[in-house]
Amino acid sequence: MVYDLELISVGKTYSDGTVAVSDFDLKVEKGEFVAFLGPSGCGKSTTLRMIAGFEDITNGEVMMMGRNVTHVPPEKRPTSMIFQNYALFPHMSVRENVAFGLDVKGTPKAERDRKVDRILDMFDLEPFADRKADKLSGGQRQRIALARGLVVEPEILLLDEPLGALDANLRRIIQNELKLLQRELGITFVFVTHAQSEALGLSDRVVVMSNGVVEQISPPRELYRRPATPFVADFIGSNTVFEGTPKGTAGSGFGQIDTPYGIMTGLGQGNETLAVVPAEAFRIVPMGTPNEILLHGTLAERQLVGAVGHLKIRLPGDRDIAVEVSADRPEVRTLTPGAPVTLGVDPASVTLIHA
Ligand SMILES: Nc1ncnc2c1ncn2[C@@H]1O[C@H](COP(=O)(O)OP(=O)(O)OP(=O)(O)O)[C@@H](O)[C@H]1O
Repeated sequence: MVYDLELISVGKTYSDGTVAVSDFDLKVEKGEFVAFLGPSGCGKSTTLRMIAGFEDITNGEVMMMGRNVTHVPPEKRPTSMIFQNYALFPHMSVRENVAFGLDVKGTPKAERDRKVDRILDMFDLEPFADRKADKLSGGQRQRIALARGLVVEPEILLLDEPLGALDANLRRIIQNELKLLQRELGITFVFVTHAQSEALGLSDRVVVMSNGVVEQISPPRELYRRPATPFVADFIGSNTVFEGTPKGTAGSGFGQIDTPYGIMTGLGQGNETLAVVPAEAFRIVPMGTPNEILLHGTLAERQLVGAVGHLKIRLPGDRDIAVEVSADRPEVRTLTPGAPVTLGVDPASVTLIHA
């Protein structure tokens, strides 16, 4: 299979010795929307710049449509990059800004004008075509940046926190537009963000990074349901991680570990030492069903936010865990602080991972 983009063991060490990215492997199919998500400094932008060709790579290879582009300059790659600050030329008109990439490529004038007109129309930018770029609003500037990135008809659009400068409202609107646009054009998008909701809401797959290393590459739902590492379990959603000793397999894809709170069964081999339980996997039960994991504690805090009840349950040893339940249930409404609570967990929603 030929991928639109393939990173093979890509790494970057800056000249001052900073290891920004190590052994990054990724395969992206045509038309996929992939987000790089992780805390500041984890190497997202460095990776994106290596894909664009703005940054030399220290080791590994970058392939695009089956071609090795590791040493190909940015303007000869089938990519276009959109930066957080949009990098527009303030003294140039909107039209000149959008035409810039085509001019760099030496596109003949008639073809250039045709393409620019079409894209200005698509982004409703025609009324501002002759205005200087610095005389426009944030949302309009963001559209120019997108138009400028797309006018060169890239196979792969690289976006480095393109919505970071927008206020929350506009951000939401443009997120929707971006998703629609990507579907419509069928272009591969690689998107860098440190906003979790953005990565999880927009992309087909998310690459979670920490300290220059890929922690997990999964569809958004999978990151919630099956975190693969302690970092992801901590970073995505709201999970409780129980530590224990391996107890071996429990058959059909399940394993068990022995924790201070009893035996935990979950998806795994049984050679792991951590059991991850999402906050919404807990139920409040009178006594539980035979297969359920049962935990006994007391209610420490309760907060009802709309339809969701956020509970803090205190387990023996003063361990507080986060539990999310439906706020409508009578047993949630009647609980008072200090009341004993029994939690039930279905092993199918528990994931065993290595420390
Ligand atoms: N030119 C450079 N020289 C040396 N170190 C650098 C350089 N650029 C980035 N770094 C370092 O490389 C690491 C990764 O940086 P990078 O900008 O890729 O992270 P990031 O995940 O995009 O962060 P942010 O979300 O803050 O933009 C950081 O430790 C950073 O300090």
